[in-house]
Amino acid sequence: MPLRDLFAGELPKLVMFDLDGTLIDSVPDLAGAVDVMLGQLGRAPAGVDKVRHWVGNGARVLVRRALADDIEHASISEGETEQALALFLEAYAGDHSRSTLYPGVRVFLDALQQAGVPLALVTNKPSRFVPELLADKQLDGYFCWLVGGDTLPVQKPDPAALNWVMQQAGVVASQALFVGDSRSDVLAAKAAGVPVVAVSYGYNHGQPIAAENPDLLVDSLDALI
Ligand SMILES: O=C(O)COP(=O)(O)O
Ligand SMILES: [Mg+2]
Repeated sequence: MPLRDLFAGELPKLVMFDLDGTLIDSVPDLAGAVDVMLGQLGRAPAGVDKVRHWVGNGARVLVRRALADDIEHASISEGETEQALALFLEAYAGDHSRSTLYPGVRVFLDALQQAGVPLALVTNKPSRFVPELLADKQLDGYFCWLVGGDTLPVQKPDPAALNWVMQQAGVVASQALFVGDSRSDVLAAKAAGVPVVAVSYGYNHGQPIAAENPDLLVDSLDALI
């Protein structure tokens, strides 16, 4: 595996994955729920293209960006946020039928699993949605640890979740790998001292992820096998 090049001929002892934009193209369902929420508030829909640029910092920030109709959301009040967030969470629950696995994902997860490498998921998505989404896409058998955006007091780009998983797994940063699609992933991995692979097909707010200088950039995860 080209992965071995990052680990002096070995495999990593732990691989942590981002979810949205890395393993699963979840924007169609996220945009659907955003538009249901906006409709309930008497507002115009945002659509998939805008929502793709707003995903990555958890549901609360996504909702605030949708209310602002902009990636900057400082003008949105707490009261508006709470009301809209409740509508969004209700609309997003249960139906993930428009979300799809990216090409190369399953074959890469299978290769790591067969090689006995423990896997973890570190996402900014609210934790309540993670098990149902994984089960819906038959990804539920792969991960030993699941960390959602509300599992700890802080979320990516803070490295806390990566540090927590590494502690659970009993590995040090140089033995672990993080795989993600956005700036928050690369920043979190670098802050934790963990080598990071970025995928070019994800969201990253419409910006090329290469600008964040990941250790490796791939167009699909099977390129790592
Ligand atoms: O739901 C989000 O905002 C992003 O989730 P991710 O961290 O899995 O990309
Ligand atoms: Mg992501």
